[in-house]
Amino acid sequence: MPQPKPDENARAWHASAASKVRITGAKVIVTCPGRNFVTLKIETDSGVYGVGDATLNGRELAVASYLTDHVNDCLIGRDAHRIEDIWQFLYRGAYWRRGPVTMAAIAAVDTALWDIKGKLAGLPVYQLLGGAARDGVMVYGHANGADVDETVANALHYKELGYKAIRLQSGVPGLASTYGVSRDRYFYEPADARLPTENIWSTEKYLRSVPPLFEAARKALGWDVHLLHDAHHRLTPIEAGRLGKELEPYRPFWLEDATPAENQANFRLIRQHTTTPLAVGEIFNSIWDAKQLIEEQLIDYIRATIVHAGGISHLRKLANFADLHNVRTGCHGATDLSPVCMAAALHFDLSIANFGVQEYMRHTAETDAVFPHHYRFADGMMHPGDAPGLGVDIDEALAAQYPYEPASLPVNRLEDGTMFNW
Ligand SMILES: O=C(O)[C@@H](O)[C@@H](O)[C@H](O)[C@H](O)CO
Ligand SMILES: [Mg+2]
Repeated sequence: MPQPKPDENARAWHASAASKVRITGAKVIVTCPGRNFVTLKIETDSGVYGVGDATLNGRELAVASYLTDHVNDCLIGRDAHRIEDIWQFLYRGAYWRRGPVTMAAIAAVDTALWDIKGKLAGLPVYQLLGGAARDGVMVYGHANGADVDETVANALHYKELGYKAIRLQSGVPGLASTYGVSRDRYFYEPADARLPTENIWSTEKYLRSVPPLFEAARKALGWDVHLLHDAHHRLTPIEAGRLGKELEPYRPFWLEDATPAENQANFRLIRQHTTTPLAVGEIFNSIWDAKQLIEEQLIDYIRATIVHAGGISHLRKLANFADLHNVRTGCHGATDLSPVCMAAALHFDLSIANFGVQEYMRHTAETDAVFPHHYRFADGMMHPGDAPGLGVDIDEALAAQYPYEPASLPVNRLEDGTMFNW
């Protein structure tokens, strides 16, 4: 391709030079193979299509409508290669910037466009992101149980499966239910009813239960496995400082969502009391939710992930910003994030400098059948595979056999009836 002469109109040269691939279609597929997933499929005039996860647990149809009613028609005719331009169009063009619904919709478009770009280039997406920065992605599994003994026994099973990192969530004596304890130990789905289930919570009972859990786990599992715990937004900063300090002898890999993070300065108080590493951010949807936490090094791991934080393009910017401040990634990976998000996250995890750990709550066989994928687990690590693009697809015929089922996340009340955090 001849280089433009200085006086040629560079825009005209660029406009003619770039090999355009026109977006010809964009559609939303809602399916419920055991739980609801929302997938965006973008088609192009090259015959190549891409997929993006748009699932927001309990608010799935809001994102489906945002895409169908406000985004998809805007994509038709655009050059699928222009990912950043389309991202900026959807972000700035929304006017009402940020928020979980908007950013999940933008994430789905962004992810599908990276899938297309990889397929057209004949390369797995991680190669487009700078190639592998590591051989594999360390993941953590979810050990849980009705009590300490059951949880530790389940953790031993995860260790036997080869996991190098295991999250511990146990029932709390005196409470009928708590976060993270599933009926069948493996496939945890918190959105358990059409309308929100009302659970009862007691911080005092919970705080009494966690140190004995870690003491028993270290005794049974030893020190060669990382142990994690999720407080799920339920402590005040000083309570989080207390729990972090009490867990220090057991060297947790992280204490997650110790306290709600709307007020990012809350974490200063926790930092004053404990060296237990802190992780936060699975409900964040943009860099702005974490800017102070990262700049002041109030956290050690940022949990934001592809589907809820604007896709691969935005999450890379967030990860690079975090890298400047010694904060590593720890992407959310619960079962309510589809295999499309898991695949995209693994390409992202493989390619960035400051990777920490990837959550991997296995999907059911039903879900895996709807979303065939190339990613694999072995010896505590995962790899996205080397198929062009993301290496994941959606079987539309099978997806159509699982119609949407309304489901809501639970809520918590304190024992005196006060509305609290779930
Ligand atoms: O760390 C986690 O995976 C949890 O916080 C999630 O299970 C979270 O409760 C769900 O994704 C909510 O839908
Ligand atoms: Mg969590």
